[in-house]
Amino acid sequence: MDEERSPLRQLNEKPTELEPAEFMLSDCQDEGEFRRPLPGKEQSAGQSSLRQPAKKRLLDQSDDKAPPNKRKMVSASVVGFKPRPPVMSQRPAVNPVYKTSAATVAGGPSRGAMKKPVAATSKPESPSGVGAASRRPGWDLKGKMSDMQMKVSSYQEQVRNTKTQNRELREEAERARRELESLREEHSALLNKMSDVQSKVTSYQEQVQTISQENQGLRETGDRAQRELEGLTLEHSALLNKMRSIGIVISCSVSTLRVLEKRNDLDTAAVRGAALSDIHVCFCRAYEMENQELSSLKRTLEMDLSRERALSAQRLQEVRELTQSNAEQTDKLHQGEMERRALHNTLLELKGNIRVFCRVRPLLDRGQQQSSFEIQPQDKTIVLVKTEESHIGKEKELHKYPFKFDHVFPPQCSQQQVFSEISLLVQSALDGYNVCSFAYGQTGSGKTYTMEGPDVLAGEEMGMIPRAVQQIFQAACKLREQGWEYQFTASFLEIYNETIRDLLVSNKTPKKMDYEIKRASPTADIRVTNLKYIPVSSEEEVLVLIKLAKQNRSTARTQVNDVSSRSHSVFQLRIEGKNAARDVSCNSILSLVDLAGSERVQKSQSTGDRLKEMKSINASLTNLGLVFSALASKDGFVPYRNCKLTYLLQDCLGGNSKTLMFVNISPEIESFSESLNSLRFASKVNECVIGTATANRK
Ligand SMILES: Nc1ncnc2c1ncn2[C@@H]1O[C@H](COP(=O)(O)OP(=O)(O)OP(=O)(O)O)[C@@H](O)[C@H]1O
Repeated sequence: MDEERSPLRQLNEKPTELEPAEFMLSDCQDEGEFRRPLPGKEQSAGQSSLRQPAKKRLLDQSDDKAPPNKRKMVSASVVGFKPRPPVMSQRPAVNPVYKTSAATVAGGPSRGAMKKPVAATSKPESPSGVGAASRRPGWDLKGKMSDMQMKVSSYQEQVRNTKTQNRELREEAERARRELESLREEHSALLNKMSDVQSKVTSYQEQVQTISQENQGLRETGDRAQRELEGLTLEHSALLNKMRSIGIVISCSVSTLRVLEKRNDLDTAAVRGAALSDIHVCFCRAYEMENQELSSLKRTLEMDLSRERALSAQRLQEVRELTQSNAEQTDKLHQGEMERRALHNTLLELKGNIRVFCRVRPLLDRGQQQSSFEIQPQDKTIVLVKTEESHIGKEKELHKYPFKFDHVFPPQCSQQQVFSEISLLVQSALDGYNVCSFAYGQTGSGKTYTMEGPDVLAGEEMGMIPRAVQQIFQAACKLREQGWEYQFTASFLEIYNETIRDLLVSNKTPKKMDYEIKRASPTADIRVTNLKYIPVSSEEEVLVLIKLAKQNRSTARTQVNDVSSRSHSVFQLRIEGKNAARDVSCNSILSLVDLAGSERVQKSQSTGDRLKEMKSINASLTNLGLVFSALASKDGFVPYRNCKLTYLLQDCLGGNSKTLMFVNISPEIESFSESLNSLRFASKVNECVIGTATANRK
């Protein structure tokens, strides 16, 4: 476009270039006008000088008297360059004739044809003999005459030259004017052409737009036609099928006709033709009916479609409403869950944050004599009864030792019945509270049976640990629907003779490890260095670990119990819950402890290593009692550090936890005094009020 415009611009610019030339040419014209009289002037001057020798003479005479400047003027007028005064005042361009001519040369270098500087710039040469004329004596009139004639002829020559030049300039000016005119015409033609081109471009653009719109319309029409074609193709194929079936009917009819023909029932061709014509009419009717059916089917389909569309819009609206209601319900559910947690906690607090359950084992050997005790599960009481000789030794006295706990389970109670009473506590662990459950009792009283069960994976007899794990994973799965995500880490250790052993490390490759109970920071939970903390994500994974721990647990033959656990085993499940949508999180530790059997040294008749084991066990159990006493009496100092067991469990035995103690009782008569001791210990623990637990929530 710029390229197209550039010549136009040139054309626009040309006149400005031409202006000076135009001005110059007009000057030349004027010049011509000015010049025209010039030869005449000169001629007249010449003539006057020719005609007035007498006057010249007078002037020559007065020359001597005039001042020097006047003399100069006179001499100038002699050579004929001085114009007549009136002409000077009106036309100051006798001299400008030369100046303008000189300017013409300077101003029009491109117009070589206009250059005629010789005549314009060269001053008229003084005719030869002028100098001689001044030397001529006054009387030499003939000589002077001849000088004058020479001068006149020279001037005439000059006039001729000037005329020629003037004519040439005029021609040049005419040519330039014509050129200018043609350029102007060209310019205006180009402008017209430009505007034509522009209007054409605009019209092309409009055409392109119209065509593209038409194209779009055609495309849509094409699509519509394509769809219609597809519909028609389908209809066509349906009609073809119909035709085929009708054809079959016709062929059947024809063959029937043939049969009839054979039977001579139809004698003439006319009758045959009529029959065929009937068939044709039938066919047409059938076709018409089919067509009508198809049309009504189409109408029905269209109605169905619009109904479906309306239904779909309605469904969409319902989905929107349901989504909104779902969000509201989720909110309510979350609020409900938080309320449930609060109520659950209140309930447990009302029951007491440290609770004691008593469980009496059934008699293992029916031949053994059972000690006398009365159990009232409703009253949550157990009364040990013993007939003893009176102090004076005359008559036997009946001694009753009543104990009241949070629950008393008689021997026939199943594992499930026991667990149903602790499941609330397990739920608390998921809600962010530290929970600790431990079994206390003499050797063989059923602690391990209660906590683990005879076989970890035995359905009905599964102990509290696998059941708690099962409940936790099931509850975590349900809470996932409310946006809770849980992470679990399991650890299993035993404290044997005040030494920690990792039960999740196979005993076959014993490796001496230093296990130290530590709190990494004042706000961190208590952990054991070098102990295996294994992330678990399912109940099955945990059961495998419990089984491994069971195998690894130290067992030793004692006189009281064939397979007696001589160590405290501590299973811990660390629970971290997060509800990212609600920006809530909680963490807690579920500790399930199977304590080593308590027994009196004298009765067990242990010696050597067994005696050492027993002393260690009893020391730690005594310390456990001391911790509870300190907690019950709200002492500022609680002696957690006295033994590894209490030091390890300090987070689960303090104010910020929920504690459950099983006191297991052996029913045999010979276990009476041990049972009494255990019940007394448990009774003391039951008296403890360890304050209000707070959830570890953020
Ligand atoms: N409630 C019960 N029902 C049936 N059998 C039981 C019950 N409680 C315990 N037993 C059985 O009693 C025996 C001893 O139980 P268990 O080993 O659990 O005692 P313990 O207190 O753990 O002994 P230790 O302190 O020596 O480890 C086991 O054979 C166990 O199966």
